[in-house]
Amino acid sequence: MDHSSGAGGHRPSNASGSYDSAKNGSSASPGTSDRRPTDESTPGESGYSKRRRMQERHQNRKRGRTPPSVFSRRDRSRSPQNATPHHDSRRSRSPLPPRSPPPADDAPKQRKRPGGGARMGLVDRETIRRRQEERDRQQEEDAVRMSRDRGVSDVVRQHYNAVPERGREWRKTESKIKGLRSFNNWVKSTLIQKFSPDEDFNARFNDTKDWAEDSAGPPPMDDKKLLVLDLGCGKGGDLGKWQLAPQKVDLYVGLDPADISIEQARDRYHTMRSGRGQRGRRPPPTLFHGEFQPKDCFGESLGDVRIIQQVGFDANAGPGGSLMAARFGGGGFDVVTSMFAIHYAFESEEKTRQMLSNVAGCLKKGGRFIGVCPNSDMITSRVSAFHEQRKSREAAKAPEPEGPEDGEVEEEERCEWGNDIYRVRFPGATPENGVFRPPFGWKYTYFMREAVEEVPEYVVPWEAFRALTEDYNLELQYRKPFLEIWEEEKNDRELGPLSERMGVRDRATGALLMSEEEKDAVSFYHAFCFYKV
Ligand SMILES: C[S@@+](CC[C@H](N)C(=O)[O-])C[C@H]1O[C@@H](n2cnc3c(N)ncnc32)[C@H](O)[C@@H]1O
Repeated sequence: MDHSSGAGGHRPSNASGSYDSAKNGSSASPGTSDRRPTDESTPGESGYSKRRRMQERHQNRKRGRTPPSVFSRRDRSRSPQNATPHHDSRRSRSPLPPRSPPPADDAPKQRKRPGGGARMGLVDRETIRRRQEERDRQQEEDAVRMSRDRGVSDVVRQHYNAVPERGREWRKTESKIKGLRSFNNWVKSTLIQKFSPDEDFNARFNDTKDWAEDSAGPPPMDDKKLLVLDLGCGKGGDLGKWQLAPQKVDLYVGLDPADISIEQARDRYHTMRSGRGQRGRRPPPTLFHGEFQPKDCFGESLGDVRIIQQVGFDANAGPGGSLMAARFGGGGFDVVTSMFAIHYAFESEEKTRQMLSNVAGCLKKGGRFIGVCPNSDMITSRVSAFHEQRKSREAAKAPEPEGPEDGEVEEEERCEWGNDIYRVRFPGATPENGVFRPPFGWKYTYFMREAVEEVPEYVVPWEAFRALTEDYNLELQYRKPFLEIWEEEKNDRELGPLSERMGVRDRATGALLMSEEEKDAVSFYHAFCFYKV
């Protein structure tokens, strides 16, 4: 595997300075979809209707109005191009200072009586020595864990950096998995169409809100645009989908640790902006402002990313955060999205929590966290079926009279499944009942033809994940396996025709344009939407 391009193409990381420099756009590149093969374009999703879709969006939700975000405290009618956020003295960078860490076990304790400390010192020399040993051991463990984690992250980053950008035409015509690519893209578009608009936008569309109390009536539709953050944006494959979001996007921030992918995303953005590569189409008159930066979004806080500070970040989001911060604070983004990426966070509880505190810290109240990832129900049923079959095979086998011969090691069977286009392989033991406890660190490798070379990823045990999200004030609104989304939305007035334009369904026959193998591969995934409450 050639990973040299991963190291060779480094550019200094750059938040692109700021919105100001962003005026004329930022960085972008002709994109490609990354690994879960998708395709950049979402042809011609136009306009915005969809009563049923809208109703589902905010089902049974009666929330108060979303308090203005830090960004929106400024004049939201101004485009970011006109904003000068980092000179805005009205806004602190985050609502509250970060919580101070809990006192370390070995922090100096206050002496109760003069001389008491000295006596303790004499008496507890052995205890001190033991503590020191314990600290040394802990440090060593941390160092081993960190280098192991970094090892996996590097493999993932290098893999994505090395995925070639083959171009849209190739993906649409030559690819052996073009049906799957189109389908994945359609699911992502569907999620964006259904859940990116905010409550006011939906209320206006459905005409369900009583605006009579507001003397000024609803703000003009164009004034309220979305601020979107994409965690694991890859090569920018979703930029076109965001351009077609029902509620217009003001700012799109794309982060990903794969620096080469980020350069390609930036190029793609500039190509869109300039109108090049639009096949005769003119450049979009109102393309949002885009910012792209290499960043590990699960191993590190996003609080040091300048554009995120400018929009607003709550460093206290999560367990133990103050009620005041939860009620009035919060981040400034309307939508945080993470497509085909959160499974990398499930390497450890620490990373999963870091991912969630980044999501919650960036979202304003009422904001949406949308994404797609492998469906653990699917994994659980495959794993438990594997163990059932293994046990019946073993029971059927006649017992060997004299066990294995000297030096002979019985190879343990490992759980794996897949077909010609994808494969999931667990390198280690798996739980017999398919229930992953504790819920972190269940590594498997994933292979996808033309797209992913046996990259390590981690099970996202759904119920454990959902339980954890509650600590971060994220409330589940929607979760659906990919093929169910198709069944539910294929006849939708907008998403149905969109599927034909995207090459997901045959216009003449109405057939889904995927082989059985592709269908099997996409059934591995589900989509979700959480609300920040
Ligand atoms: C399958 S690709 C998906 C790219 C894009 N979201 C899409 O749907 O086309 C997975 C992406 O997750 C990114 N990723 C892996 N670890 C990450 C991390 N710690 N933080 C953010 N992104 C990460 C990879 O670099 C890769 O670009």
